[in-house]
Amino acid sequence: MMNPTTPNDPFIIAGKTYSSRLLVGTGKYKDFEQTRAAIDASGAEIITVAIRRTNIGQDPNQPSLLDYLPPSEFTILPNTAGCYSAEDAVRTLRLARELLNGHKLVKLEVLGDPNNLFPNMPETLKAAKTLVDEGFDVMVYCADDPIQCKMLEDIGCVAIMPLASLIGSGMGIINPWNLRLIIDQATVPVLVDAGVGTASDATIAMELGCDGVLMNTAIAGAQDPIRMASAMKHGVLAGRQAYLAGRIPRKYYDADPSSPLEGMIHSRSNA
Ligand SMILES: CC(=O)[C@@H](O)[C@H](O)COP(=O)(O)O
Repeated sequence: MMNPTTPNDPFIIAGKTYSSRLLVGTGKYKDFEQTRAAIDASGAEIITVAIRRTNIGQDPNQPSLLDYLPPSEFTILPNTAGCYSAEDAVRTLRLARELLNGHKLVKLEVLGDPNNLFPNMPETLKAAKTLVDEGFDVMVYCADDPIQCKMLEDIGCVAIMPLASLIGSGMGIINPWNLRLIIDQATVPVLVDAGVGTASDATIAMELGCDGVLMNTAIAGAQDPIRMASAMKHGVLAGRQAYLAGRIPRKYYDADPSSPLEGMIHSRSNA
């Protein structure tokens, strides 16, 4: 059977090919052991880490996430969760680059409101420009606004990551029409980031034509995170396969029998 992601369907981010189109966060787990077990079950190869919240070496006296998820096994994607200005986000990612020995692939998010965690797009655009100019490969969390997504792509971001719905809300894909507009115009990968609640949300994102899905809460907050991680892996694979296979057109008011009527035994014409 054809591998659903490689080699005939490569998923490439910043020039590197990955097998898994599921990217996962590392926050909200019980402990680092559970984080590792869930990530193994998810099959994710790219894992995102909130530099302001998770120790990856900032505090040498505390356990480091990297002891459980070493960069030799995973692509670490430092993110700027908790940053509310371009300046803070850029400073955080410069620190990440130092901690990770010159690592370039980062996830930018600049939040605009502590209650709804919606992105602050003017600050996001400003930070993206600075980071790209400094040589970072920027995957960017953003509003599902096709115009601003295009601006981020024009700046040079390597992946555009519109929210499906509010971070941690589990509300799934609120605006599939906007997502389609963003996907149709993009020449870099588009990933849904934030708001996935269960496996069918991930499947729908992939069926719409997203290149991948990034999630955290739906896995870490599930009653059984390991099992949910596995469900997400399969949800993403199923959605990608369905997208590539090409769904049948919807016929809103027409039925179409599953078996052909022509030559039917005992049909009226044969009677
Ligand atoms: C933008 C951001 O921070 C996301 O990476 C978030 O962590 C994932 O959102 P969910 O927790 O809703 O999946």
